[in-house]
Amino acid sequence: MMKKIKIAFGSDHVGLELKPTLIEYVRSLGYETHDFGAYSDQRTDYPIYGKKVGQEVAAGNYDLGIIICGTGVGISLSANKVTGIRAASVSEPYSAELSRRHNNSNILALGSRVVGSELAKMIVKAWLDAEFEGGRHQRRIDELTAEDEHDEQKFDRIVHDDSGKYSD
Ligand SMILES: O=C[C@H](O)[C@H](O)[C@H](O)COP(=O)(O)O
Repeated sequence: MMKKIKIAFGSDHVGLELKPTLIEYVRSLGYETHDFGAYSDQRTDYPIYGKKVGQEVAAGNYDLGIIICGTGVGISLSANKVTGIRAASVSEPYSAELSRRHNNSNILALGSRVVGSELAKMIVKAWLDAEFEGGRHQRRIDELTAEDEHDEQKFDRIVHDDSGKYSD
């Protein structure tokens, strides 16, 4: 039997409006989920949940993450501070799909004050169905990783390595 892909969910109080619908939807598609909060609509701070989901995904405890706040911006900023995280804050399916095919995003961030539940489901489906294409895009991911590691030499090495550059 194929191992189920595990998705970590997180939101602040605003994102909570959209989160249960998306969890149910993602489960109906056959994914395993866990909700890292918030669990009540009491006002709270999005970095708590962006950081937590980022850490869980970066540690490999979850394959992917979906995080939600009012705009998707604040919670994505927080997740992106975790080493190894590439969180994409998007509000339509095209960017969601490309964020995986080209940027290998491992977290999707949505704004519950920006998108309705049906559009959010389309965005999530487009994101989950897409696969990283590698090739020339891997080089950019390696540059991002070097930035993430504050490794200037590694960054410059990749930038100046012309062997097979854009040959795909
Ligand atoms: O990027 C930030 C998010 O959109 C938050 O959900 C938002 O700032 C929360 O606002 P408030 O505390 O006014 O509900």
